[in-house]
Amino acid sequence: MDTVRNTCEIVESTEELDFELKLDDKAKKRSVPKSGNKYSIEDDINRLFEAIDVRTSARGLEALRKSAMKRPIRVGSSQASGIGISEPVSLKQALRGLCISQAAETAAMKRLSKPSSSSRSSEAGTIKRLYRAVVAEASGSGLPLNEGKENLVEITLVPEKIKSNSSEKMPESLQVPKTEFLNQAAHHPLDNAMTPKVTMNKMPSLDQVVPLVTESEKDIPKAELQKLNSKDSSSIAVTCGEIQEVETVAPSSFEVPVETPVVQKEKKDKLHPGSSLSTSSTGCSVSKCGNNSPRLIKPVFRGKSFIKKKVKQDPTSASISSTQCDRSANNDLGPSTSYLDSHKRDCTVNKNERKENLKGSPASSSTNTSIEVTSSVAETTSSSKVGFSLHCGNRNKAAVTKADERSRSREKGEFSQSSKSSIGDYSSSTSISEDSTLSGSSRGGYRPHMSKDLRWEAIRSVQKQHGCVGLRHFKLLRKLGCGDIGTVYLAELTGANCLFALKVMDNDFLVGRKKMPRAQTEREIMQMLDHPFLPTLFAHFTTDKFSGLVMEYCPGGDLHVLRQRQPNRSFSEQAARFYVAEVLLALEYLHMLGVVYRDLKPENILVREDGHIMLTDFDLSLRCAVNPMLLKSSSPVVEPPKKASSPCTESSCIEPFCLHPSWQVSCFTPRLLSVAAKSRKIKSDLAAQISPLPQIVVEPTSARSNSFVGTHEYLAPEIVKGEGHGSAVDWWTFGIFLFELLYGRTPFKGSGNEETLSNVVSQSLRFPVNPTVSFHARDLIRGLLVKEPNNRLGSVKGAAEIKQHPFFEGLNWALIRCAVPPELPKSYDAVIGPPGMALQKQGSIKCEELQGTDEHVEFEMF
Ligand SMILES: Nc1ncnc2c1ncn2[C@@H]1O[C@H](COP(=O)(O)OP(=O)(O)OP(=O)(O)O)[C@@H](O)[C@H]1O
Repeated sequence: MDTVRNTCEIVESTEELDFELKLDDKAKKRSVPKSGNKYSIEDDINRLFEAIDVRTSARGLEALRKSAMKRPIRVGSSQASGIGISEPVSLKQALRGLCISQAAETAAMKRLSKPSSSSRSSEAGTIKRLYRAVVAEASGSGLPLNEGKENLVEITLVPEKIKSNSSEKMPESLQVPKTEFLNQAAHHPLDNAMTPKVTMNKMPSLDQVVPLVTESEKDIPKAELQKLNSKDSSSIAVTCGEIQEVETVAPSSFEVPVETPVVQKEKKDKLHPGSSLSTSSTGCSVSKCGNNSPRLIKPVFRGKSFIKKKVKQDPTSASISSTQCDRSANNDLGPSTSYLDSHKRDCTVNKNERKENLKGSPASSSTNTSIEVTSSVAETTSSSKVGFSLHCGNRNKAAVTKADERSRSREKGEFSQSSKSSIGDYSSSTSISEDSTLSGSSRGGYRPHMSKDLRWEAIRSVQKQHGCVGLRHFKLLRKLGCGDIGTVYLAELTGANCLFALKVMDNDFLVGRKKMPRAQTEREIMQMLDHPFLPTLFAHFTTDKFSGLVMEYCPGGDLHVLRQRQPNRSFSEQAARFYVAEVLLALEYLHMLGVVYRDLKPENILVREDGHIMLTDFDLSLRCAVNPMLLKSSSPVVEPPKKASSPCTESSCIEPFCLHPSWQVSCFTPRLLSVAAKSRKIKSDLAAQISPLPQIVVEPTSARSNSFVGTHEYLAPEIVKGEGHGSAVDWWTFGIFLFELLYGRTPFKGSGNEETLSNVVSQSLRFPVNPTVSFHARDLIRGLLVKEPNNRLGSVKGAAEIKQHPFFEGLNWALIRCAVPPELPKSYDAVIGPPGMALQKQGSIKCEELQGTDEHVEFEMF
């Protein structure tokens, strides 16, 4: 998504790793010994308090416990007219209001139920049991469910059982009339998804953890493996997400690594197939360097590398890759490196072309460009000798100087000052164990929200037919774009009439540039994802020469381009609210998975065919441990009953468009209530306000990294200062993002990167006079762009805090995917077609040169 990429190399700190280890220890200490399979509710609750951080006194705990056991569930936020429930409602409705989604729980589970971490499993189980207990109590109590924002049990994510993936639900048009949605809503799969029974049944229980690939491999006879190998020797290791659904997939359809030294090594290391290439480099660079500060190594001008015939591999870090590459003479499906190199130059030109195309618009200069920062112990020494200076002129000078060292080095040879640049590192691979990688892989195919998608069927059928999915199964239609680590093509699965975005990466290039860990991070994260606003990874493969990610294709371009097509090059407040809300849900989900995104910018947000968004690009993300925390509201606020300014403000919005029976009940039924019912309701309302239910936060608030990662105009001050950062950086970037959508520019942009960084650290936030933006929007931005991360909105409770800001008042978070997205401008020439299906107008795309066959595949790289 970036037009110009820039690279420089710094050493990744091991702080993240240390943190991970500490957390593991902590988690172990907190782990609850198993005492049998049956638990009473009280036991569960007790175990919960033993197992989870509870920020409350012992007395408070008791109150909480009682509250959880006896109190009716209070639902919704009083701020959000669409969510609160003030009248007796069904349990189903209550759960809707609670916004406890399967996806949220699954996200937590995914992080918590690693086979290697019994303590985490124990925590997750305890939370689940608590949830069940609370639900059971609530449903059994017969008490009305009340509203009040202080008594949420809040894991706010989108239910994963939703079948109404945007691409499935709204293929026809972006502008389906409301009434149609209302009709749909009546039978919306969400209805089922949100019923407690289904929700819990669909939760992958901890003892039903899907077998790991390595496990399943054990069950496959060696002869079968060899047979599969001989079927397609070009595909060394291909893994489709569904493979891990071992029970349901016939052995012949398994994507299994062939018995090469590479794979053996992978198995030994319990790495997922496909990760082999990165194992070596990760293995070296991820080793504990004992260096906790980011240091500039040396700037690398990518252009230089383009003229190299072949990238020399690092002998210390690429032994595995070397093994694979040796085999490439026989198995090479792709063009020679020199061929690719020439195309890499082409692509660089293309990137610049794109930038040129955008010139002439004020926003054009803000095209964001990623900077890569890789880590290497060997290079640290030389780089640390480089001296820099920066004119900051304040107490932050030193910090900014540090950052600007990197900036300047990048500016020298890597990118123009006007570009917004991302800075990458190896951090992701430092903070997660191989075991957890396997855990993520093992669940790669469990994607309920996409499970009925035709593309899965198509991929599965190729698998069945050929034993694996590889490059040769795709017809490359056109290039969608070049990134720092690979080139993305629009590709059609041969004979399937299904479109995918196929990211192809040159292994030699990745190894030579020490970008393999980034590629690995991206793949590992994508394997975990199952969310409507995040891309689905259908398959990935690794040949001797190339690695590939078979992703969901997103035809609508990115938000950066879309913004420039808007009048005044900025979005209306309503449109901005929609986009940032969807991004917020995606970030929330990522955080629950223990992923700090770190590279939020409009360029990384693609627009789907139905107008909803897809957040992409995870190679700069940080993976870390995340511990669910049970928070007790420190000071229960007893709010006077709100006066409804309109009938809707106190309603429980459990349907997409608010106009539903419960709204009417909410507004008019009280008159019909009996005196007893009224007094019962008042009592329960009051009690709920006095001793609110706990709030569960699954936010990696303790994650730390010292890496210099991000995009200049989006960098958080703590990153610029090199003080170490955590998940709060995503909330900073979220603020910049909202600012840019509304004002058409970022708030701290200077004439160059140095000035930008200096502004980020020291300049106070100022809002342009034009366009006019509401107080709430500005207030939210102000809360997010707090320089001190600990005081930043979202730093404590993550997305849950942000969602409650008045800017989002009235927004139905649970059903935003069913809302009508902002209208795309008429001139917006995104290629729209039915979800995942080949385009009708394909004939007009001149991509003959990209076609691949078994014998020869030609395509452009970088
Ligand atoms: N799933 C997708 N559907 C449609 N287009 C995509 C998809 N993924 C990527 N693209 C396009 O391909 C381009 C390159 O994407 P890619 O992720 O490789 O690079 P990037 O976003 O620039 O980030 P990085 O350099 O950090 O990898 C993007 O700019 C985007 O326009």
